[in-house]
Amino acid sequence: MQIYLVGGAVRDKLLSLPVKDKDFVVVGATPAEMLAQGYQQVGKDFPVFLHPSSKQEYALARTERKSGSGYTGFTCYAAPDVTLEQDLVRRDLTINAMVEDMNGQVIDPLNARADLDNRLLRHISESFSEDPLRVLRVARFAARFHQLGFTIAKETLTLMQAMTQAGDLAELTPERVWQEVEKTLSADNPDVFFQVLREIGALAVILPELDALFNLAVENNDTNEDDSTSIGQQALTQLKQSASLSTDLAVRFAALMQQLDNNQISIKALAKRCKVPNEHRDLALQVSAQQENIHNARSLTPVDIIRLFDKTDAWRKPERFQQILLTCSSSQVSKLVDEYKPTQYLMKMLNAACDVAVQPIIAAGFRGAEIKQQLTAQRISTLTALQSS
Ligand SMILES: Nc1ccn([C@@H]2O[C@H](COP(=O)(O)OP(=O)(O)OP(=O)(O)O)[C@@H](O)[C@H]2O)c(=O)n1
Ligand SMILES: [Mg+2]
Repeated sequence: MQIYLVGGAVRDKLLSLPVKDKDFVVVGATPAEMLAQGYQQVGKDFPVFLHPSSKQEYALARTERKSGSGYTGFTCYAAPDVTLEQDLVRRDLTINAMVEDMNGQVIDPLNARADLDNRLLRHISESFSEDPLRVLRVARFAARFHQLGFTIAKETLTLMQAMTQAGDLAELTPERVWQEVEKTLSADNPDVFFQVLREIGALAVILPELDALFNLAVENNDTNEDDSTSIGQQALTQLKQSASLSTDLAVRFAALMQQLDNNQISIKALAKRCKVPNEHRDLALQVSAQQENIHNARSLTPVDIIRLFDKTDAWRKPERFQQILLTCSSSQVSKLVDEYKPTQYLMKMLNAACDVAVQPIIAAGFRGAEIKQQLTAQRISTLTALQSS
């Protein structure tokens, strides 16, 4: 049997990027031989094995034909006579179809190197359309490699659009969609993913809540009719900005959700359907509820400010409150994070309010609900003094 490193690891190495996970393809072996060497079989449908010690994935070379609809509608043929090239042509993009042998020699039967050098995301063959997840993958790679100058080949974009129009994306479970979205959120230019999906009509299928924002014009800008002045476009600009401010995925997600409706129905619906982690969802809901107050922090009364801290539980969760501020600051598109005035201001207010000690209140004889009342009263007078100083 011959073993080759394949896919992302080879691609990323050639791009001088750090290699995270390694996938291997095995040619000329049977499952029985793999098991005899101590590999553990993982996939039921696909002959994929884990290495006995490294636990990396080793897949037998295979050909795949779609035999029906859905994730499981595949006929998979894996046998020792499947060649390396046959395995490579059933993959998604040319740049993902190079291998490296055990001596570190790159083998490139599909001449993918040219596309890599030309920074082109191009599908290998019509079998691309056998897996609709690939539409999202290509958009994700476009986001991840945007900085390097990668673009999507015209014919690939056309195919992605055709798959979308044919309704193929309906096969994707919300969980698989979210996995791609989450991976995308950690890219340097996550906005590119949503832009690509918008262009081919796929955003309306996978995240209709977000897509709807592209039909809403930004206020005071009703003379323009193109996307560039839509609320959706603004949401993407905020996402881009948040990515330059923070690597925190919850912040990036909340920034993307910031323009969804004020009554939060869309955020909740999207989060529920896609099984978004609670931490991400809750941050998005907090930002959506409080952003107006935060943007206008300077005009809040001490009572308003205390209420803001109560509502966001800033007392017990100061880090989360900072995430909220960071997310709000991403809407100040042209400015630097430390130029977002509400952050400094509200943190100063929070620290001062937190400095009000509860011990003296108890020592003064207050009991039960009176303690909270006194504490709030003293916090309010502290903030009042601070505001007029
Ligand atoms: N829907 C898919 C998923 C994977 N692949 C193939 O399987 C390889 C490994 O898949 P995966 O690890 O998911 O992606 P990578 O390209 O390795 O990218 P990443 O860095 O995100 O792991 C890909 O390179 C590609 O050749 C594919 O053709 N179609
Ligand atoms: Mg990989």
